[in-house]
Amino acid sequence: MITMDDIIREGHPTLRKIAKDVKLPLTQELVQLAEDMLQFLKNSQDPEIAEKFELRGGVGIAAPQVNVSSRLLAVHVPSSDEESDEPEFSGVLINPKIISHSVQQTCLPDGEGCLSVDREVPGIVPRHKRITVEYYDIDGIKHKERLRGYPAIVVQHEIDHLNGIMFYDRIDPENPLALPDGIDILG
Ligand SMILES: CNC(=O)c1cccc(C)c1Nc1nc(N2CCN(c3ccccc3Cl)CC2)nc(N2CSC[C@H]2C(=O)NC)n1
Ligand code: NI
Repeated sequence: MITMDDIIREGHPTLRKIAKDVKLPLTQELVQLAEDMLQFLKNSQDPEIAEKFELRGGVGIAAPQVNVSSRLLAVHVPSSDEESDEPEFSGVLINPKIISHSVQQTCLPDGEGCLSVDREVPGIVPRHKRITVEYYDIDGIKHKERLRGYPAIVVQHEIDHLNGIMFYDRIDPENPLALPDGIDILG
């Protein structure tokens, strides 16, 4: 299983590399990695497992964060409705590509965190409010998904990792808490 010991932290060169496209069909090794990444997110959101294995909560993780410079990421965004057990968006995205996006921007009101960043970096991280992302799943099936809101923010944060971009690269250094004109804060 993936634990925090497997997650590289800022300063590690792999976090600043451009990850390489994944060759399909996936090798058994990459299938296992993809499954382990998704399981890590689920484990990190389970109070007992997270406490037992000292996991930090996450809703997204990219392969470079476990020192694998390949274009593969996992997201597991729980439903905003506590009642439902169905996640809002969950899965493994292989060779993801944002093929279109809204002009309208959005952001998390309290900023973003990252499993590879062991410090609070306050500031607004402007993201596209809506994206259309093309990707392959673990079975090599091509998908074209329109995402908005929190899932869209998470997928953009994780795709940034495939391009060596950290969330704080997108914070305005002059005025970190300033809301860019027309931004629609995620509520
Ligand atoms: C500096 N202020 C902040 O960080 C920040 C501050 C307040 C609110 C938010 C919402 C913030 N922001 C933020 N909170 C999260 N989580 C909230 C806790 N949660 C979680 C934790 C434990 C169990 C289950 C779960 Cl569900 C896991 C996810 N995740 C991300 N990001 C940025 S996009 C990728 C995603 C990620 O997985 N990061 C590790 N940002
Ligand atoms: Ni991150």
